Amino acid sequence: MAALQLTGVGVSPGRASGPVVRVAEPLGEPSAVPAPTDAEAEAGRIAPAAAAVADRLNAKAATVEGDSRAVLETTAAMAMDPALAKQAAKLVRERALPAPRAVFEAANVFAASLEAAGGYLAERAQDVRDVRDRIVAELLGIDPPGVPELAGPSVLVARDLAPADTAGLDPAKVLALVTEEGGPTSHTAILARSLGIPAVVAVRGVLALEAEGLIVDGATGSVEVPDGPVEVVAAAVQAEPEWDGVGRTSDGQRVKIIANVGSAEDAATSVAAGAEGVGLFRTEFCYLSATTEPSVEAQRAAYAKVLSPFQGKPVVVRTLDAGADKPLPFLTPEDEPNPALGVRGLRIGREQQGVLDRQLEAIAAAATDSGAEVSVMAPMVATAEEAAWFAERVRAAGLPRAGVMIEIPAAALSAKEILAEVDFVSLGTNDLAQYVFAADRMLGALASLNDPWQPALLRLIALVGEAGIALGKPVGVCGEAAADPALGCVLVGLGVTSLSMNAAALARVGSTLGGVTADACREAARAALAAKDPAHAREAARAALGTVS
Ligand SMILES: C=C(OP(=O)(O)O)C(=O)O
Ligand SMILES: [Mg+2]
Repeated sequence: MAALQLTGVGVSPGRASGPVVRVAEPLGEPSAVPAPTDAEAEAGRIAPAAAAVADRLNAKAATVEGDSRAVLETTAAMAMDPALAKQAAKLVRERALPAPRAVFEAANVFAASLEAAGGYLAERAQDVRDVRDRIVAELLGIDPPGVPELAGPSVLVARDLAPADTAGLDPAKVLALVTEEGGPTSHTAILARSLGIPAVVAVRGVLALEAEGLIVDGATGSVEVPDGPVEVVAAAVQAEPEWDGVGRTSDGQRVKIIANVGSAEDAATSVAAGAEGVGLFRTEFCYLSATTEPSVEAQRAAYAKVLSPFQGKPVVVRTLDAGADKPLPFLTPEDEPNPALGVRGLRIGREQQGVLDRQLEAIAAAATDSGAEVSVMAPMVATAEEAAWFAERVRAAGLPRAGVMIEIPAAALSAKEILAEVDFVSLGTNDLAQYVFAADRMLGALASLNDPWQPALLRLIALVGEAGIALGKPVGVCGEAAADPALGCVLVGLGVTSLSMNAAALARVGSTLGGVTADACREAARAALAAKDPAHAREAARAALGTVS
């Protein structure tokens, strides 16, 4: 029995329970006031705090092996760097700064000089900032920010997680993830699904809970505080429906069922799950923590690793989609008031054409190395002119097929003109919903507006489907909408020719589609378009499809 139950939005299925580990909030800048009354004593606090941080990191290093051990030991050595402590102590004495502020400023100077040096050294700048935050937290007597090293299987509770933090989670240790904020199409949710970690977002009140353990259901969105001690239970592996790996309706209309990937691990899992190819390779996921632009050679190697399992199969590589909740430190402008509406996606490529051209060069080389049938597409395209410009860059790089994402309402409304410029389009329903409803996809409070069953969103998708049929060109969906089996059938009824999703959803979507006719899909689409709200759209579509769950 549950002593207390909260409900959020389930974004990654699976039921698990275990002890809670809380992720500390970002620190922010420590204050430069008040000046210490005894500067010498204040300066003297710095070296012991750094030593305490290093001791803790070394103790953790002793409990793990391999890469994790090496990373922890290197970080501990950085914390012990006498130059940092010395410089910070100097700032306390000369500028009467409190010790946390002095460490913050001294570390920032070190990080900036590493960045200016470029190459390998620049990549260490982020590590210096990590050490900085740990020493500052030690001096302030609070937990260091970010995901703590987990001693055993745990349920992580956070306000929200950055995509880079989520990507680094170990599914063997993280039983489930619960966040107070976050929407169903946020990148944290997308990454949790791809890692197979049960997750519930937008759980109002979870941060205020004092619970030692939680029972989490990532399908229903329920988060329960158990009555007694919590049992450690990992989510059971879900039984997969039968699917022969070929996407088609029961009467033989072909629809490619393909995968969304962001790493070599995703690629391997997707092949094992029967993906016919890749509909979205999010290249920015390879560089969430990179502080400098990776070289063409480094990009070539990284992309080839993801492409190789798909030799002879179609793969759509998306050029860097930096911005909003996926800032890439080397690309994204820092001071935009409204990053989701800012210079992101292809807009950065237009401002920094060299970065785009070098990425295209690396993709072309990786295509040759891997033997995959590579197409390239651009994110965040608004106009036919942008689509034409991108297609021209792609062809100049010697790549045979260029497409663009339709994720801005203006692009959906110009689908015919855009399709005239490119070989295919792919609907990014996550961003399309966010921009149609003016509802931030990362905000749990607006999750219902970001529901992909919203009839207004479906009506825009219908325009794109019609344009694809009129011009005889492929229209894919690679947003999260494609991973919902019933909605996948509706999308096919709207004229969509491929559905791209996380590996775990492939068999369910493939087998559901294989159980319905193309006519039933069209009927379900008509019913959903005419509905007054998402609940009625879902209900009407399911009724038209018959037995689909
Ligand atoms: C697939 C999409 O791209 P991303 O989720 O990476 O923004 C989308 O917006 O639907
Ligand atoms: Mg998008």
